[in-house]
Amino acid sequence: MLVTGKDILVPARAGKYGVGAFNTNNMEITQAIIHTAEKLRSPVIVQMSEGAIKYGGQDLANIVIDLAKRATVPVALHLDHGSSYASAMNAIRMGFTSVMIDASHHPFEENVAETAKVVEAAHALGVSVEAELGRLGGIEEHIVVDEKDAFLTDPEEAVKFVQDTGVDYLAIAIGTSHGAYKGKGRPYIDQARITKIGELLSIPLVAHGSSGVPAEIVQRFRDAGGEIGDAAGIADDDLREACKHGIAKVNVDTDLRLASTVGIREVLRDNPKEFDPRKVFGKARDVMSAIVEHKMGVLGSVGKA
Ligand SMILES: O=C(CO)COP(=O)(O)O
Ligand SMILES: O=C[C@H](O)COP(=O)(O)O
Ligand SMILES: [Zn+2]
Ligand SMILES: [Zn+2]
Repeated sequence: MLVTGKDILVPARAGKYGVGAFNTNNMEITQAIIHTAEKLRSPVIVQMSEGAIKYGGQDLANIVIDLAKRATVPVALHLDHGSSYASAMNAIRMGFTSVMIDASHHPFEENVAETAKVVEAAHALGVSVEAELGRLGGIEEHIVVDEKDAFLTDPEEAVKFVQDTGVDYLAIAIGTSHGAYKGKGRPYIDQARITKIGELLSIPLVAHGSSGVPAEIVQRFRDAGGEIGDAAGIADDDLREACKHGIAKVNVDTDLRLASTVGIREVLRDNPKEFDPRKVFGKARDVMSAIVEHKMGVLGSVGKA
């Protein structure tokens, strides 16, 4: 069933488990996400960025909405990193049940004003809202506290932000970053900061940049002719820990991009005569489904639907 983000995330926060919010850009990605959620009886969030809307538009949104409505588990369609009030309203018109307004690059008061405006309109339409406070970006474990505080989310500020905006769930900067290069070795996430914010705020917290960039997928990518440098993601244990302390929405895009490309590369490498797109994209879908299954296991959402 198609539900709001809040319907999925409030129980997750209360139950101390995480729900994957996977980015989609086509039918196969959407199927991998929603069909795996059904297989595992897990709630799930499917999200489209503004780039995904530009690429797939209402056609893609309708695929997600149709699969969600027919699904036997709760599914929300969420706008990832909405950049303006107009963008959030456009997504709501398209049928999204959850929107992110990301004004985190603006000064605090402007972030509050922009977010509050979206919250007021979205709530009137029964749509839930995510906002972001702090700057995403990899940080090294040895970095001094003052430097961390310069861009990671300040707990007291987070409390004021939620009070002033009425936002439903909050993305916090905890040292993660987008993409396949999150830092050398084991990328750092600031568990103490999550715990502190989780103690002060009872709403669901959101972790962006949470792909695991599994070594096995990176190796398969290389073995099938792909080129990638020192890729590294967020360790499974770090996500498990974060979900115990307030993280309820866990954003994953890079892992599905890698998995999809691995599937395509392997089919074409191993079957030079193949040109049936169902063989190519079908394999991509299978590799992505395995990633979604793994992530749902790590986050603890299996069986929660
Ligand atoms: O945060 C994300 C989307 O908003 C995706 O993060 P990854 O690049 O780690 O997959
Ligand atoms: O956070 C960003 C997501 O990975 C979406 O990326 P995109 O804007 O390239 O679709
Ligand atoms: Zn993000
Ligand atoms: Zn703990």
